[in-house]
Amino acid sequence: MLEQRYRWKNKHLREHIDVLDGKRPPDIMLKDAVYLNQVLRKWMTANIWIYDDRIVYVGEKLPENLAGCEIVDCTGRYLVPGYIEPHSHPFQLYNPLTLSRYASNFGTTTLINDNLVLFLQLEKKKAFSLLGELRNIPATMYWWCRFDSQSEIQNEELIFSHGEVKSWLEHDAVLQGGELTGWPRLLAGDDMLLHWMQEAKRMRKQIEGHFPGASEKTLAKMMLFGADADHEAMTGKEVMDRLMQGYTVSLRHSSIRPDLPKLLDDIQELGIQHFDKFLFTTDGSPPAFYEEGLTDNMIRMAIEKGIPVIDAYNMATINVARYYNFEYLHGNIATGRVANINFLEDVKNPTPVSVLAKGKWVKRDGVESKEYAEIKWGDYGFEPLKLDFDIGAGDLEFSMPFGIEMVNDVITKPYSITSDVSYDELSFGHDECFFMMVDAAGKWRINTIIKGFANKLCGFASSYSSTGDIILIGKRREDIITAFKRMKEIGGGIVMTEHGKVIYELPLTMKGVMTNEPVRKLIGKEKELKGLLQERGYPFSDPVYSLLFFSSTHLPYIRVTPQGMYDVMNKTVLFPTIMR
Ligand SMILES: Nc1ncnc2[nH]cnc12
Repeated sequence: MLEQRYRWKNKHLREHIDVLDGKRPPDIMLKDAVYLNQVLRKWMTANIWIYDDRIVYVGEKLPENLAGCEIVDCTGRYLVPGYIEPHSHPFQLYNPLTLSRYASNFGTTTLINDNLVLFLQLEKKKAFSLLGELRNIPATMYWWCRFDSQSEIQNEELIFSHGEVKSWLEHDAVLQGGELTGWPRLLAGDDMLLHWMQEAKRMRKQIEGHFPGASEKTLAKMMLFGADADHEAMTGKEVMDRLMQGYTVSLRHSSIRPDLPKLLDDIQELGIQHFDKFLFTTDGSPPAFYEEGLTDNMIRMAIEKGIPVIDAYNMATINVARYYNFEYLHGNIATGRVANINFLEDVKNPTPVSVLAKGKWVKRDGVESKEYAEIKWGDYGFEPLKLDFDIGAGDLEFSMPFGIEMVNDVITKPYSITSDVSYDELSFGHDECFFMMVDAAGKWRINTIIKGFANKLCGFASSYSSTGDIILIGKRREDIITAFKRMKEIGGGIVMTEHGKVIYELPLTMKGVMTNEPVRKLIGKEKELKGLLQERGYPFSDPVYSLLFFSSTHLPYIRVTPQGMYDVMNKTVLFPTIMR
């Protein structure tokens, strides 16, 4: 159990010394291991001793005391440090535990995680004890501290109060502030936001940007305010702009922005040959995007695109560790580091055959181990949703003059509603559907029409959204009500209905936003959801992100938020929510 403040207690440190003195055996000895030494930038051979969760020696020596030590013959294997995901959103249907378990299997054994869902859904005490429990799993979990909700929620200033943000920032497991989705507020003079950034810097923590499409001048201003990195570059030029303004750049490959191949081509065309300021991120992609792997896949793409092999590994390991100032713990194989080691069959195949995480085998010769404990999510407040209200015909009134039109998976713009939406059922001949967002506590609702989401979708309900409120969509009022009812019965989740029948359901029993089902199982469920929606006219590829971002004001142009319909560019509520 790792409950103490220091990474290792004095007692543990003395035990580590005892191993070197032969007074204790190591637990594992990796014999004649060919490993990546990133300081010397070469593959070297050494014996690596592991005691408990730590590498206690790397070199030519053999332990004097081998009683009960597991000696691993490393012939034919290449050892690299466990990969680090520097920008994870661990709540895209999966939860932090199921994601980390799945990721570890692909060699990503350290994740730096968004706290948004914990911040919005849990009281601080529960959230912090969850962070404590997550220290005991084989993967290493660090966190960020958001400064805004990336929506227009009610009482935001009470939720993101100075006291709350400060205690998150001060938490030992929190390594950075951000991501800065609220940066326009900073430019507009928000000194509270600036104060939190200053506090983060005072604590030697990093600030992650969120600057899609930002001009050189904006990037420069944000750097002056204190931002350190950004993961939003979509072209080589944007990468270069960030480097020139002093940023560390996370190259992103995610479901909505699968940009890595292009970014790698572009940066090489621009003549960039030094990669120390680059990291990789999959930016919280939904389960199916991870079917073939996570960070390992990004390393593979980099190697295939001609990035020097060692640099490709460095971008997923030591570069991240240096950026977050934890090189003494992670991102390299050396004495004193946490024993996170990936065993490869071939240096050009980054997907490991075996994985050690905190000195435990989470994968051995291709087989996933059972090392992961369960978490009693209910103890932390992640229980099934208990909605104590119903939706009736009276809720489904649609009189707004404008609706939201989908431009792509996540961007929406306003449009004038011209069709007659007073019928119980809308025609399948067009792509407009009823759309309602209702407060999870049932107090308010906002009704409009959505264009471009689907043309044959009868009823759909989702408690999965970025604010935890309920989204209802469909052509048939009755089917929308049925979908809501079923979603309520299963304790939250995503439900699709057709002419009175439930044709799809995904229970999300952790407050309606996450499930404890393994990621592998979720991949199938997500594909099924996408397939059913596409058969009903959904023209895009990422329904999970469409749902998540309907209320997210860090994206243009019109969003449906708990304050009402929101015009992002003009920062105004166009139409307030209606009390029920
Ligand atoms: N800003 C964000 N919030 C939540 N999930 C995300 N995935 C990618 N960006 C995200």
